[in-house]
Amino acid sequence: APLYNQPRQFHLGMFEIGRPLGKGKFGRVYLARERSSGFICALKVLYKAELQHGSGVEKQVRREVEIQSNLRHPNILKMYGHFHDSKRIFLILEFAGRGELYKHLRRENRFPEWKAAQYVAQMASALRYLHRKHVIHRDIKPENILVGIHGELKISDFGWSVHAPNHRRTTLCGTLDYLPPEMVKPHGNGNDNSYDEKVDLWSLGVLTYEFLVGEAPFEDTMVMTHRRIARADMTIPSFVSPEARDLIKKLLVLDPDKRLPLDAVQQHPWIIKHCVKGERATNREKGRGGE
Ligand SMILES: Cc1cc(Cn2cc(-c3c(Cl)cnc4nc(-c5cn(C)nc5C)[nH]c34)cn2)no1
Repeated sequence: APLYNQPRQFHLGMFEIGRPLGKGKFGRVYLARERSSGFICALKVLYKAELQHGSGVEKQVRREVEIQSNLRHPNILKMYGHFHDSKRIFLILEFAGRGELYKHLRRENRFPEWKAAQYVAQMASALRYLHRKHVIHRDIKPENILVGIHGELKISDFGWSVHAPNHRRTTLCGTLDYLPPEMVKPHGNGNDNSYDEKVDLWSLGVLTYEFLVGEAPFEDTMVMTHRRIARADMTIPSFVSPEARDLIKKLLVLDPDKRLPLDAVQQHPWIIKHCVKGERATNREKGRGGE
C-alpha cells in the first residue's frame, strides 16, 4: 500500500536510506525506500541545531509541513508525512524522477518555446490550485521546482509559502530576482506593505522570461536589481516570439491588480498554441475515430 495509506506515525527505522539527492541550506535530501511497502520517496533531513531557535526558519519548516501535507496536485510535490528524533526533522516527500529543474535549465541554457509554454501552463495550473486554497508560494523560481519522471513540473519547497493576505515578518535573504515590486519596496501599495497571491503572478512572469532567455529579467547587482524591479525595467531579446513577449509583459506589471490572472494565462494565445493537443490527438485520447 502506498505511503499515504500507511499509519500516520513514521520513524527512521521504517526506511532504507539510499544515495544523497541534494543538499540545501539546512540539511540534505536522500533517496529512501519504505521497508514494508517498498515505496520509493525522498527523505529531507533538517538539523534542528541549524534551525536557529526563535528565528523565522523554525516557523517556516512548521508552515512548510502544515501547508504541503494538505496539498494534492500533479504539479505540486507531495509530502506524505514527517517525524523527528532528538537532532533532526524528517520530511517524507514524493521522489521526482528527473530531479531539479534549474539543472536542466543551466544544461540547456534556455528552453524552446513549446517546452517553456507547457511548463508555464503547468505552473499556472498549480498556482490556481494554491490560490484557491489562499496559499501564496512567494518563492517561485527554478531552484524550487523539480521534474517528475514524465517530464512534468513539481513545485517543491514551501518554506516561504504563507496564507494570503500576508505581512512579511521574516527577513529575506538570497536572490531578489524573483521578488515583485510590492515585496522589495514596501509602502509602494500605500498600505502596510501587505500583499496577496498576485506576488506569484509576478514570479510566474520572471520564470517565463528565464525559461525563454536563460537568465532572470532583472539580474544585476543587488542595488540595480532592486531598482530595476521597482521600475519593471527589463528588455526582452528579439529572439523571443511576439506572443511570448506579450504574456511576459502582461505578468511583469508593477500594479498587482493589473497583472494577467491565472485563468487568462492558461487561455493566452502563446499557451494555447503550444499546449492544446491537436484534434486528432484529443479524439485518439477519447477513443473516438481519429485512431
Ligand atoms: C535540504 C534540501 C535540499 C533540497 C533540494 N533537493 C530536492 C531534492 C529532491 C526531492 Cl525533494 C525530491 N525528488 C528528487 N529527485 C531528485 C533527483 C532525481 N534525479 C534523477 N536526480 C536528482 C537530484 N532530487 C530530488 C534533492 N535536493 N531542498 O532542500
